[in-house]
Amino acid sequence: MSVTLQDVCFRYAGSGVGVSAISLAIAPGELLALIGPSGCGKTTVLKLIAGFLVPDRGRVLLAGQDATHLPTRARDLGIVFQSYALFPHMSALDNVAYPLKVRGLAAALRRRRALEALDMVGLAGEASRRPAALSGGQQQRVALARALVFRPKALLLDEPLSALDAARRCEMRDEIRRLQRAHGIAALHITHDQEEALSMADRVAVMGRGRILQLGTPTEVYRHPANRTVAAFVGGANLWDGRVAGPAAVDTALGRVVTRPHGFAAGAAVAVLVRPERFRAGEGPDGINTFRGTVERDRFLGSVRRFDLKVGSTTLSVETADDTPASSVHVPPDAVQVIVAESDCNGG
Ligand SMILES: Nc1ncnc2c1ncn2[C@@H]1O[C@H](COP(=O)(O)OP(=O)(O)OP(=O)(O)O)[C@@H](O)[C@H]1O
Repeated sequence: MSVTLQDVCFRYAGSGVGVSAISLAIAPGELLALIGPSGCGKTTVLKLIAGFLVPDRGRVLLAGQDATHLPTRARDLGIVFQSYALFPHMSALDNVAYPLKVRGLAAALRRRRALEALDMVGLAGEASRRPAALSGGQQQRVALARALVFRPKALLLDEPLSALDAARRCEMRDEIRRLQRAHGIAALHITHDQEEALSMADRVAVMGRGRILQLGTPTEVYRHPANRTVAAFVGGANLWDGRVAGPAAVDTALGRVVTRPHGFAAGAAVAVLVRPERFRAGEGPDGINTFRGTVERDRFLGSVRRFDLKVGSTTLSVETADDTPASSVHVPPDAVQVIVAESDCNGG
């Protein structure tokens, strides 16, 4: 089932805060990650899809049908929140079987389906345990099984993996993707973890101040951010203000930077973006885009080395695979993007 929002606006009564002009469509089997600074409206969007909130304007469509005023229970959505909200007095099995009970299925069928769902998340052996006797990760798995047991038409996930350690998180990401793809379930996934969003999602929507600032594939959003706010929010970013000096050149506080061809008019105020991993140690050919400075905050992170290079009053954030930090670095022109100077909605 597809999930569509058409120009949805919502304001919390008396606060003036909410979301506006939200349009998005999630296809069956697709996972859309929703990211953005705290308070930008991600959970509000989820609640509008779930039917916990009703839009002031615009429409919510489920499988192409207008569901704007449909009650939550009639929407058939699997929802997993950060707090798993399991019933503490019930076993894992009864927790998972609960949505089937609400839907009036016979006891034997409920039990069979709930066991299948627990098996699906690798917890068939823990069916009789109560939540208190399960680890945080196991509880999240039970919550996921409970959200999937009634074969929901769409899955809404609000920080469902936040309580897990790194290894379990990776496992669960794969698990969610596998289940949701295999069953053709449209999924909305809210996360604070950008790596999780970029690695899991088919597409990513970046929100700021109640609006969608950009919606695209992970590569598009990372490589071609629509504006400075998105660039700064998604991944590490070196951003410098500048003025266009030519079709592939921008003057900045660090001097003239040669860029990929950018299409902005001469003299336009722009921002220059260089991702930390695009720097190379040493001087560039003919000294182009070469920056010399003092190494600060050098950290070895296993697969990469991350350090700051203080160049005049600007600090560059650099990531390399080298064994030692470099006091001079360069960036190839094709790794330098030019983007709109300012966004009209700066974060949340
Ligand atoms: N019930 C409410 N009444 C009034 N304002 C609210 C209510 N719930 C949320 N808000 C406000 O609406 C805005 C969006 O909140 P929302 O929970 O959607 O943000 P979020 O992006 O999910 O944040 P976080 O990442 O911190 O969970 C915030 O400014 C928040 O303070």
